[in-house]
Amino acid sequence: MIQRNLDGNSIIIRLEMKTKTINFGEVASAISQAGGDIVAIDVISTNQDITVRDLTVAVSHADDNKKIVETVRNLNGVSIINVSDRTFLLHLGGKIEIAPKSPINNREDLSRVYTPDVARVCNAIAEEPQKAYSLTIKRNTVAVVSDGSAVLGLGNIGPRAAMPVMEGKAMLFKQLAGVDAFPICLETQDTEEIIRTIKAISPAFGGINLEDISSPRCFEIERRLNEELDIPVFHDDQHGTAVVLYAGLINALKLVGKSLENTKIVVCGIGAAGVACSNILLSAGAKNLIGVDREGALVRTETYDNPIWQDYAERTNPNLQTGSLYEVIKDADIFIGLSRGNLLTREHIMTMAKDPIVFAMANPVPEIMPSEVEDIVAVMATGRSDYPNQINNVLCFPGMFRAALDCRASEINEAMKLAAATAIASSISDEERTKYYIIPSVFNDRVVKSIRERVIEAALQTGVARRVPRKSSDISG
Ligand SMILES: NC(=O)C1=CN([C@@H]2O[C@H](COP(=O)(O)OP(=O)(O)OC[C@H]3O[C@@H](n4cnc5c(N)ncnc54)[C@H](O)[C@@H]3O)[C@@H](O)[C@H]2O)C=CC1
Ligand SMILES: CC(=O)C(=O)O
Ligand SMILES: [Mg+2]
Repeated sequence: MIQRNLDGNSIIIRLEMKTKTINFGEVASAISQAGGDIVAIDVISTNQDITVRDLTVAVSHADDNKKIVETVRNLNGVSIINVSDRTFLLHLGGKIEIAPKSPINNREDLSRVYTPDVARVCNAIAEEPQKAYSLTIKRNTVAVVSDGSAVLGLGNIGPRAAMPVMEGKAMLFKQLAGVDAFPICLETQDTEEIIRTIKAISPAFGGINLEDISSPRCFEIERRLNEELDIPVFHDDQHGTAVVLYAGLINALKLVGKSLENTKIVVCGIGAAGVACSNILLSAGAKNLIGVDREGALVRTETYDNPIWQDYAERTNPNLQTGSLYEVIKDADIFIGLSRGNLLTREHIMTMAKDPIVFAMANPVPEIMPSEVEDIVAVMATGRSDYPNQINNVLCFPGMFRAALDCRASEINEAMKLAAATAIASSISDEERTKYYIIPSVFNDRVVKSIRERVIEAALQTGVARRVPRKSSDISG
């Protein structure tokens, strides 16, 4: 097992050494002087003159990576073939695969799973389309669809570059909730074409998880698909994020003894996630909520080209505050960041009200790093896995779709979202709750079960469930 340093950084350098020109000790000492620590050596090939080795080098600071590679590159008798790291290696060839559920060992198996016998199954579904749920992958499969236009906080990096995120979401669906999810990245950012394409592929799926589609197109795409399809369509960046944010806030507010109604809340980044997070807080009772985007606070006295912002401004900012983020954050009790990294400094946080709650949720780099303000905030959360209090939609989407698939919900409605938020928040008991533990871990196996139970109950009560499932999940991971 390769050792990792505190910041988790290690690189693997594949190099070719001319053994008559340089010996391995010289290479090791150069790497050590440049700040690297060789923790594993694999000999890939060797002959009298040349040896090819993989060196796994632990690096204390990510900034040293380049220096180490340059140092090795400049050594006489050494050429670098490739530089990789464990993250890239994990992505080689993609992160998921499709596997058959039963082997095809002989002609009899072949004629059952494929032609001719498969025809009887096809005809049964043609006669009764609902049988697709029992006789195909539809009942347990979700499409994770992106157009690559707002990938994490990386922006419009396109559908190919979006694939690693969608594959990651698919892994999480399967591992956490037994849901088979398929990543689909579309080579179009045209609203109508996206809607048409998703409708066209929908027969194979029991649900659609929209991911990383930029605002405002994401709102129209989700609304239309929900109207036009009979399977649930859920824009994860909106509703998954909102559910988890609200769950975290329920617990954070208990810690500081404040109520949603009496707090000043600043939401930065009024895009997909920012709008949905604001909406869930408004429906839970928030009154003094101010949205801020690039041009400053959204206020109803202004006119916006973006109708979503116009509508947002009408419903928020009751005291008509204007100005930049740095102005409106003064005296705020809660900061919610869903914009981009490194927008705030310690000085800005110091202008907030007593016991500030800071949820800096931009990915991969939050609006402010916890290390900068840990000592002056009451509660700090980010979207990242490497800090306490990870407020990330991964806590919601596996359990939400597990529930929606099991009860064959026609949609995912507000009652189901609030039920999921309550399930997440209440998986931390009063005794367990601390400033570093307001939200359960992704690996807490009570979370998916609890979301499933409460969401199914809400779906049944609101009449969107088309089936009463058994007590525990029908389909195990
Ligand atoms: N922790 C979590 O679970 C989640 C985190 N996010 C993060 O939230 C961020 C936004 O995601 P989406 O809403 O999907 O993207 P989006 O593209 O729909 O919205 C981003 C918004 O931020 C605004 N913005 C950009 N720079 C800004 C600045 N300097 N000041 C104020 N506003 C600024 C943009 O104008 C836009 O309105 C991303 O970093 C994403 O990774 C999104 C979803 C879930
Ligand atoms: C977590 C997530 O979905 C995002 O950052 O876009
Ligand atoms: Mg996302």
